[in-house]
Amino acid sequence: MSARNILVINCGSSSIKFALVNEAQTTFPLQGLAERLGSPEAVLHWQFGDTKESLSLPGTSHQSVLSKILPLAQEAAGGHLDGIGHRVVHGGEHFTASHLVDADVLAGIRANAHLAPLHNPAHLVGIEAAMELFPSLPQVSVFDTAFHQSMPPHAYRYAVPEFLYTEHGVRRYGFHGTSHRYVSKRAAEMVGVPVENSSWLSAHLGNGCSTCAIVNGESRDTSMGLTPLEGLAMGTRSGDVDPNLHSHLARTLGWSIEQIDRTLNHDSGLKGLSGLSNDMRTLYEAHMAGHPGATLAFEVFCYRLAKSLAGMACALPKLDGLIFTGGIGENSAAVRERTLEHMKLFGFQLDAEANARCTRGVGGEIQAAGSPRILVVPTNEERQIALDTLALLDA
Ligand SMILES: Nc1ncnc2c1ncn2[C@@H]1O[C@H](COP(=O)(O)OP(=O)(O)O)[C@@H](O)[C@H]1O
Ligand SMILES: CC(=O)OP(=O)(O)O
Ligand SMILES: [Mg+2]
Repeated sequence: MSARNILVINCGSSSIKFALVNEAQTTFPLQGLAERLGSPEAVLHWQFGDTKESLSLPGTSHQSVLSKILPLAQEAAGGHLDGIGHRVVHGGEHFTASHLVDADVLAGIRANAHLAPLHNPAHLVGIEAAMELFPSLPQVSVFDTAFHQSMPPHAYRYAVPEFLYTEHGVRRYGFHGTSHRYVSKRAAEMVGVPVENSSWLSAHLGNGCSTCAIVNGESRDTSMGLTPLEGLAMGTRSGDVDPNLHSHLARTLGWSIEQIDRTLNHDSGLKGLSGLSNDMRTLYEAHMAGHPGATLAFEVFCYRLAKSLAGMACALPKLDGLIFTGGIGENSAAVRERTLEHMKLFGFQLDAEANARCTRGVGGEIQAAGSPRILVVPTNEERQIALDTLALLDA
């Protein structure tokens, strides 16, 4: 059997990220991004081997850009595509693992759309368009929430009246499960411990950021909740605030629910604190150049991250290692260093040279002798989605 090809699609509200994964290759033969969909500035960027191309597609929809992406993928796959894997942010309590797309899966994604209004409706558009364009290809949905369905009730329940959970699904779900699952398996391989008998703290630090406690390959707690707003300070999201902030803003400033949602999701986090940028690279440069807002954003980000990791440690029976991943976790030696300075009681000590070396896709152990393990593990959600898709094709 020749190595199989899976197209991985992450369909957002105004963008589609995609990658072709060949099971025998470590790099992606094709990857790209369609952004600002539906607007006059809509554009499709892709990289095929070493060639980068862009195509302006004013006003184009998800459906019509997918009809461009799918032939590109067919071509890059040498005419032989075996399946399509879709990232789905919210699977609620319905999905504890990845699934072949059928009528039940579509209904389940629709049923959870009120919990992820920016994500799930867009995923449905992507899945339905792909099914229409390629009716004979198997399609799989891989849920961000599925990995966290192993959390115990004391970790996933909010202390609110029971009917809000039983009748309205108000509980903590957690996200980034595909990434936490992938990096914890990789970490176990890297240090040679069996994943079925391992215990990790994991920090996924991208635009969205979350921590996770992973025991024997299962999530036991995570920092995101009902929605991807809970927990850490992120690029543009506030993370935890006093729950009374909503009513306070409504009462004192007369803000609408939409305005409060927008402020906490899109104008807060690193961007809101710094008044400068949501991008950690830009912020770190500005912080080093003495920009007070950038310094504050950097300090809040690292302190809140340390506090969350320390809290997650309550879910672990032992610690095999602390994992950093995502764009910030994989690249910022400064964030790793500052965060660990706030965790003195854990005894973490960095090897400065190893910490500096881990960037741009280079992973490894970065602790000094005598310290608990600290690892940088490049995440690969696309590969994990392709692996799940292949496993379901084999089943
Ligand atoms: N060399 C770097 N140093 C610090 N931060 C970096 C570096 N490279 C990327 N980042 C940060 O990673 C974040 C994006 O992470 P990424 O995982 O790519 O995001 P997404 O969640 O969209 O997949 C941005 O804040 C970016 O500044
Ligand atoms: C769920 C979530 O936060 O996703 P992302 O990091 O892709 O924004
Ligand atoms: Mg990413």
